[in-house]
Amino acid sequence: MSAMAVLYSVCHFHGGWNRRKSAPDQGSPMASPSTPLYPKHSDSLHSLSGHDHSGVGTSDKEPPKFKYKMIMVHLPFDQHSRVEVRPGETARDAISKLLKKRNITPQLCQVNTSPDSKTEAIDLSKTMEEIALHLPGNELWVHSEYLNTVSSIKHAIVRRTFIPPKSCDVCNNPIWMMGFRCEFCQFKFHQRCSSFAPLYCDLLQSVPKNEDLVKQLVGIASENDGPDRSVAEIVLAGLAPTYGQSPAATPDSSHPDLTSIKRTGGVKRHPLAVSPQTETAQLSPAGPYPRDRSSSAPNINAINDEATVQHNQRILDALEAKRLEEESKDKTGSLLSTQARRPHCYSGHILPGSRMNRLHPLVDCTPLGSNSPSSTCSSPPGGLMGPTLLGQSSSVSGSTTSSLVAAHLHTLPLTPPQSAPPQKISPGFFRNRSRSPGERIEAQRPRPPQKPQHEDWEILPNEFVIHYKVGSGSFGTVYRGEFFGTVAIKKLNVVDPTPSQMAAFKNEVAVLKKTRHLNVLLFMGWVREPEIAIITQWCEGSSLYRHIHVQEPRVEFEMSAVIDILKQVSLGMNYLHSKNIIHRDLKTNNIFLMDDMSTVKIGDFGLATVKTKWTVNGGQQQQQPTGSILWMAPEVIRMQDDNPYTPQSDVYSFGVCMYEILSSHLPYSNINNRDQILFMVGRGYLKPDRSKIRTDTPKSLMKLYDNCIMFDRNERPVFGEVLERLRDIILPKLTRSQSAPNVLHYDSQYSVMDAVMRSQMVSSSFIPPSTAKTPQSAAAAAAANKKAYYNVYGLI
Ligand SMILES: Nc1ncnc2c1ncn2[C@@H]1O[C@H](COP(=O)(O)OP(=O)(O)OP(=O)(O)O)[C@@H](O)[C@H]1O
Ligand SMILES: [Zn+2]
Ligand SMILES: [Zn+2]
Repeated sequence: MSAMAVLYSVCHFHGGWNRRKSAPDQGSPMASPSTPLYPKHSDSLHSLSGHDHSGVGTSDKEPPKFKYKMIMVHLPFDQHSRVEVRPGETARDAISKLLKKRNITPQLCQVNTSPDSKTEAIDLSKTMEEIALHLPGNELWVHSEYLNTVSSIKHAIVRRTFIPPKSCDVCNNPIWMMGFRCEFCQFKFHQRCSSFAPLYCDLLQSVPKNEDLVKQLVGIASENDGPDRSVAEIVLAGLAPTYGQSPAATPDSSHPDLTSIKRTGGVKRHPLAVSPQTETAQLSPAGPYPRDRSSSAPNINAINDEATVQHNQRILDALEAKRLEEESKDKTGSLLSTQARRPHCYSGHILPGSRMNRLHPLVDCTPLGSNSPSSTCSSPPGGLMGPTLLGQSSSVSGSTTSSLVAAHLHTLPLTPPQSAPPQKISPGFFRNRSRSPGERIEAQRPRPPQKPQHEDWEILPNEFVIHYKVGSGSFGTVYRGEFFGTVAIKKLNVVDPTPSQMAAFKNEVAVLKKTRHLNVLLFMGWVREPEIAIITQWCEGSSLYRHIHVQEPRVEFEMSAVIDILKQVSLGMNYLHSKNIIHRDLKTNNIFLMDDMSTVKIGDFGLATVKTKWTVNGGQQQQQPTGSILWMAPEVIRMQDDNPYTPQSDVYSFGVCMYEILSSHLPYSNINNRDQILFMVGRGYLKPDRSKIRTDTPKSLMKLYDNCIMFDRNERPVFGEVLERLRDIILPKLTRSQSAPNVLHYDSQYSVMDAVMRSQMVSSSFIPPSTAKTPQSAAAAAAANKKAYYNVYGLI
């Protein structure tokens, strides 16, 4: 049974978790004596009774009218407990207490009399006594496919001490003491890096292929509110282009609820809700969600409301970029100072003392440093467990609902749907809160205008600001500007694109927007007017080109730093190729060193349309190689094929970047005739001058370089292999210090900074101050070391 079906079936019930036991059973199906309230599952129940600790044996001492004193309750995630059959207590109250103790949000669950979640759920407004009387065994099962789904795409982060230290999967620096790790996907990171950790577990990768999971997510997104819904929506948003483009995904009016999502911007609010005080169930018996709908295929497109999806995504990206910017400004790396600038509740950070477990991986919104596990931004203290909050809307009290995405969405300053207190909508048999008058007004207030002219990832002219020009290249001019933080705006050299060019361009944008990798510049959107432009994350810091060829004094990287940079480039390129994106213009100008040079970002990728087809002349596509000639593969120079750009042509360009960084020279610097270079390289007569390559280059690295710039593209490695070979170079070469025996463990992408520091330590030029004989020589050694260190960064 899909989560959707579960949710729809639970919607059928009136008795929500928060309805009091006195609420009338207006035709609740479970209340109907004509339908078997409790299907017979005696076999299965009895077969499970071996696990039963129901206390039947003690029932003799209880008043005889209660057949069971205790009922075994099987909970999600293989937990179980017993619930006492207290006179007058509703099943809702009794079971929700159990759930809340385990940080499980009752609203996300249904209770069945069998382990099979497809059997009809029990009516929770009944008392436990009534339930017990009709129960064939003394067991109940709490099911929640919802929880299974959501928790399966979220990390299960636990705090850990890494001994020996492991490198952080975000910043690559070692985690010396405390860090965090996802129990599922093993992603590990510093506390300070937590906001850069991927939002989801690897399972997310399989979502597009898993129709059931997609259905479940659609169900979650359409039936609930709060962060879990946000998680579902954002996951779906990521899938949206694939589904949205499918002809099968056209809106279907037979799914009124889903089409209403479409109309209202993909953020579905429950039409009726009850405040905790008013307690009136207002759903019609049929509910707003016809049950038969559950058998229909989900209409994915309904969730793919362009405006909302883009809106959420843009905000996430903007926030991400903003954080990157903050981090880069924050040279001290102090969590506290970074945090202090963030609005309250803005945090995906994992907090000291936060209660984290599989069900509750991250506590949302807890102010930094708070050790209170239940401290949340929108719940009163203790709200997590407080009886008055039973089933209340607070998403943060929905303890399974924390996520980085949610944390981001909470912080949206000007977007009422997200910044309003999250409203957890009961999926049905759990309570439906009615709105207070104030809430009603809020609910009736129109959503922020959905701009119809907004296309997929389009940013309107009034949404960003251009500050100043940074430079220009062959495809356009780059400006520094503002779009939810500092961004780079690249205006493309194109006038009046034809509709087909526009369509091709938009297709490429659809690909770009899916790129998310630490070593790939974050794409944030595109602009149509007044000129076509691309907006990306801003890179503070210089390009590799500037570091090698422009800055004075000239930087010579330590070999370990060189390898680290090459590895990061390969990681990013391997990722792009895995997404079928050919860079077409890989060169050191498009490789940025950020965050004190510890992170490499590849920019200016993709956009084949811009890079070739828009250089149209009188309707004829110019068959001219694009990109910069020094980095062009011979086959690209020759342009004999229709499309000479392949992953291997990128590998060639990478080889030239290797040359630059290993020789500190541009290739063919002795030839100043462009056409001669094109001619000779295109025919394989000319290669960069190998003698300029530094002498400390390991042989295996030299070999790798040679392979990358092979004339025959079939003889070049792919980036996966490049990466392997780079890893092979580094691991046996570096001396490990006693104190950090395993720093280079984990496929080791340690940072440039770390690598430089380390190689300084082992290089002969480094004089350990402690071994210096006199205080003067110690000071001199320290000064020399400092100089050597800063020299590496070109800081002095
Ligand atoms: N995201 C960014 N953040 C900061 N600076 C950037 C960013 N993107 C580009 N730049 C800078 O803007 C300038 C122009 O970049 P642009 O990409 O247009 O030219 P290019 O890369 O030199 O050449 P081409 O586009 O022909 O490959 C360069 O100095 C580049 O370093
Ligand atoms: Zn880190
Ligand atoms: Zn994970």
